[in-house]
Amino acid sequence: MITVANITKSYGKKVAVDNLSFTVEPGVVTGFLGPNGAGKSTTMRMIVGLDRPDSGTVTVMGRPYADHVAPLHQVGALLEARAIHPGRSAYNHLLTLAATTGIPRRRVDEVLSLVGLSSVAGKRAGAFSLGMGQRLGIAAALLGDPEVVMLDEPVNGLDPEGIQWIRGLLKSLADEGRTVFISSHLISEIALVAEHLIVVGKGKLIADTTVAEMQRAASGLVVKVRSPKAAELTDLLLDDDVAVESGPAGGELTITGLEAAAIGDRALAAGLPIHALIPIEVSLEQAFMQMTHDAVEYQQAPATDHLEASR
Ligand SMILES: Nc1ncnc2c1ncn2[C@@H]1O[C@H](COP(=O)(O)OP(=O)(O)OP(=O)(O)O)[C@@H](O)[C@H]1O
Repeated sequence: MITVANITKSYGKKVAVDNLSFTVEPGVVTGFLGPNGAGKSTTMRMIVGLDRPDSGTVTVMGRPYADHVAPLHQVGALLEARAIHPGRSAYNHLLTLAATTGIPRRRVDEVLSLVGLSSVAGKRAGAFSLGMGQRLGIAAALLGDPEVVMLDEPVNGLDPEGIQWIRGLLKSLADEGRTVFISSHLISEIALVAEHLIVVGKGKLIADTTVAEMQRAASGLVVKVRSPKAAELTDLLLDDDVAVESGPAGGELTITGLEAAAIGDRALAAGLPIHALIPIEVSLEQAFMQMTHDAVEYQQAPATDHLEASR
């Protein structure tokens, strides 16, 4: 388990992590999601003691990382996939890590096989593709057979087969009761491999949820409605949590914040006729963008603004 409690970290005037709290539980793969610059890597560095929070505490399996006697057996982390000596073979890279931390040589063979690099173990790591580099980084993270596995952007650069592979690997590590924490700035990536989600933006917690719940919340709460009594229906449904937008055709509304069944029930109770009720699918991508819109560091002007400007 990882417990992050009220951590704040600034670099000069820049607040990278802002009073952030969450726990990562064992037994499920937890995704750490947020736009670029949201503070994910900074938080991960603080979890393994590579950076120190200005305030707040971080513990791994109940203790600060530095207090563990054999930290590699507690936490295996991939924070910078390319932090590998390019001239060294994959095997020697792992052997050096193992030798300096008292891990037996046979474990090097085991992890190489686990990540599918046995046949290229003698090749220079510098000649590895991005995907192979990711696998080698993951092998290093798993060397100590750790209770907690933490990987920064592990899916980055993997092809679909690689993504499938990492999904199976992370799932099996979680099924063994380990804590698995992986970051990404792409919801599409994380939804493929994680079950639980910690969503951050501008260093703050935005959501602590599951992929299924996010999908559920995203879908079903936008409904297209047709009614000859659209104006009355608008008056009936509009409130602080429900938005109603009139469509181009008369009698057509887009209602956000209520499920189709609730709209139908309330219209019936008020005696208002409904001719169509159509739930609109909202993708996870759209849900994530809505959720993090205010937290994106470098807002991009909509494409239409450029067109306006160049006219
Ligand atoms: N060593 C540092 N010195 C100065 N600013 C930093 C440092 N490390 C991070 N930052 C700033 O803190 C903020 C959070 O950065 P961080 O790398 O933690 O975000 P991230 O969510 O991991 O982003 P990405 O998805 O782009 O990797 C950013 O604005 C970044 O520029």
